[in-house]
Amino acid sequence: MTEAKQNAFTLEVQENGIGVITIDVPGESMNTLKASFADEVTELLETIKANSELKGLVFISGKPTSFVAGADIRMINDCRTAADAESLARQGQALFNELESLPIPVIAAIHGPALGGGLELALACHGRVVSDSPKTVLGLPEVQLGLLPGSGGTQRLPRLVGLQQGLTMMLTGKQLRPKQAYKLGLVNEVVPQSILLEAAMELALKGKPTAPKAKLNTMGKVLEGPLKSVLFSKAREQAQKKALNNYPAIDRIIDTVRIGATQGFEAGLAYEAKQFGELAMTSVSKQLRGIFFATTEMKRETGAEGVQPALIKKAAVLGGGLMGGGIAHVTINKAKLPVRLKDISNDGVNNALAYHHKLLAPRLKRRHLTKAEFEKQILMLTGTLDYSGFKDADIVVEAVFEDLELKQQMVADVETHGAEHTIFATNTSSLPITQIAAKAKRPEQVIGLHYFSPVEKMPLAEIITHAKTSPETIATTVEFAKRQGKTPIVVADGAGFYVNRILAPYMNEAARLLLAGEPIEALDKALVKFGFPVGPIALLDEVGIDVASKVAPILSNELGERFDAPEAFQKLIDDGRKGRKSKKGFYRYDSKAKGKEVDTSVYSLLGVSPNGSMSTHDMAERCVLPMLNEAAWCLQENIIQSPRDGDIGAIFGIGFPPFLGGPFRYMDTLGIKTLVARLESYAEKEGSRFEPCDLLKEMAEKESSFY
Ligand SMILES: NC(=O)c1ccc[n+]([C@@H]2O[C@H](COP(=O)([O-])OP(=O)(O)OC[C@H]3O[C@@H](n4cnc5c(N)ncnc54)[C@H](O)[C@@H]3O)[C@@H](O)[C@H]2O)c1
Repeated sequence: MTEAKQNAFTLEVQENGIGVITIDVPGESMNTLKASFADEVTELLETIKANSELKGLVFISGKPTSFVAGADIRMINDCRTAADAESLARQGQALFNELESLPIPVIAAIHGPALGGGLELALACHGRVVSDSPKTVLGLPEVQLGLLPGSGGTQRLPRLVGLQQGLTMMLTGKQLRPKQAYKLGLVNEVVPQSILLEAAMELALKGKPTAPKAKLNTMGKVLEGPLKSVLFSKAREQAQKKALNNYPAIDRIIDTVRIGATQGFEAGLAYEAKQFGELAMTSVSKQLRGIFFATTEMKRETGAEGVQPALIKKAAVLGGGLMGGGIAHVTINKAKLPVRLKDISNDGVNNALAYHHKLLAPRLKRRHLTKAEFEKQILMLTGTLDYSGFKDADIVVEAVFEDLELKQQMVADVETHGAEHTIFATNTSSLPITQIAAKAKRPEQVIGLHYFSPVEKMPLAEIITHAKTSPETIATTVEFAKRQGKTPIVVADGAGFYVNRILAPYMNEAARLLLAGEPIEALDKALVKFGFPVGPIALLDEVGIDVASKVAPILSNELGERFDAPEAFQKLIDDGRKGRKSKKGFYRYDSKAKGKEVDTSVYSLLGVSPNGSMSTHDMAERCVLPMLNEAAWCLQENIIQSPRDGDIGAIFGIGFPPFLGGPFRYMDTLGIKTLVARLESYAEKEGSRFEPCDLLKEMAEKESSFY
């Protein structure tokens, strides 16, 4: 007997005459829309049209935590041509048009994320009722994948919430919470989840709802008035200022909305589908989708195949400084685990408590947290000057000063005061984990867990194993980092691990260019134009010139002279210039500085006159090539396990331009042969630090690629 095919949509007519359509995509934890549902939905719509008794329809999800998380992105990857993708969009549009044109009221009852295609489905309904749960979010995040909403979203959203809000949502991909969505007029009602279905049915029984805030007319009015061109050009200017023309979807979204607004809904839809098709074929969208798949895949991995993580019920943190405070906060706020924090001074403990409070307070103010939850989370962090409360900690994250002996002492202390099973995870940024674990009684429970500053914002965690780290320790630490909201990559022990190791040659090269007379603003601009969120010199100020100069010799001792940092930088340290934290660096941080202003005294201190004339392209190339080469070195030496991990690490750890897909995808785009030739030509002119690694040379010869 063959099993009956399970449907994603089931219709059940209630006694009150409302048809409830439950969306429950078989075999998936979240609902995503697929082209293969088209026949099923068409059939469903026929049944509905044939039933004259039906008084209304309600769409609700059968999944406990999501309405519809979006369209299944794999569909787009299956499209070979822009025409394929355009017809995919056309198909979605046609179905949603048909839904919208039903004579009976159609209401979406939303609990959990309604994103992308999920929100487009809800927009095609006549009304939307959402649960007041923090899990409920609404948005059109297609821009983050280099796309635009292709199933009518570009046309329906601005008609509902107004041009400006609609454009902002689509250009930023911003997700709205229930109350924000209500304020904008995107949803008709916000109700407790327990009465979601009832409320939606009640709304349907009242007849087709009109748009909640009657914003429908504003679009027409604005477009007739003198504001029209200002609005569109302003939106374009603002969005592109941020994206520096690196994201083609931005312009297309604005054009599509404009066409719909000036030439009508149908023309808007046709243009939307065409743009969707073209964008789907761009390299930017392909790269961004690649990152999306990589992170989805990584969410499922445990870090140690076949090994289950141990349950963590309580965490402890050593050191309440900049990093310790942030680590304690995310452990409580994201992972929902209580934290015991030890410092050697009351100041240290108080600093962490204050930091945790400072990050929670705005969440209370904006009502993302109830008063009770806020108080609970405040109480979940307790401080100590001794090891009391460490006995039942399942994991201890160490973030004390960067000093090998001190860290070894911390391992010994935790072995004495913790439990037999307590994992010791060190947040060192430069010390080899092997050395920190050298005197451990239980080295298998010592591991690196490297966060990036500020911890509550930066999405990456590097998990560093040494030869003796056990698979259970790896799996448990990976799970712990995921619970803190991080994307972990597991890397091998070695100076600089992965992220700082590829960052160093890039920063060193920028420093060399500065010493050769290239102006600081020009250098930073060149790399921002390339796609980094900040330029290398501004980054040096953020990281701390003192910190960078401490790490530099460790790297060159371990990895060789290609890591030698320019000696002239010692002059900056001697001058007390540490960067932003000392309010003295390459840029000015005094109150008189207007915006981002270079502190020109730095030039005389370094003995250079800023008169360089290198092109933006050449400056960027000279800084980026050593980073790419170093990423390849890391793969060659098995510091990272795959190009995928290397790409995600660079994008999430240092903001490598996501639209280029990460260093490895970018190397593939350049072509390994071309890359090797460029590196060799620089090696000839500038020195052996540009010499391509063996892996790249072999790949160039075989004409192979990373993906
Ligand atoms: N700052 C960064 O951007 C960054 C990024 C990644 C990793 N790290 C690493 O994280 C660690 C901490 O860095 P930070 O910037 O938070 O330093 P920090 O100086 O701000 O804080 C260190 C804290 O450790 C406390 N401490 C010192 N000895 C202690 C002991 N015996 N027991 C308990 N507490 C003790 C200090 O009192 C201080 O509060 C270092 O290993 C650093 O290399 C820093």
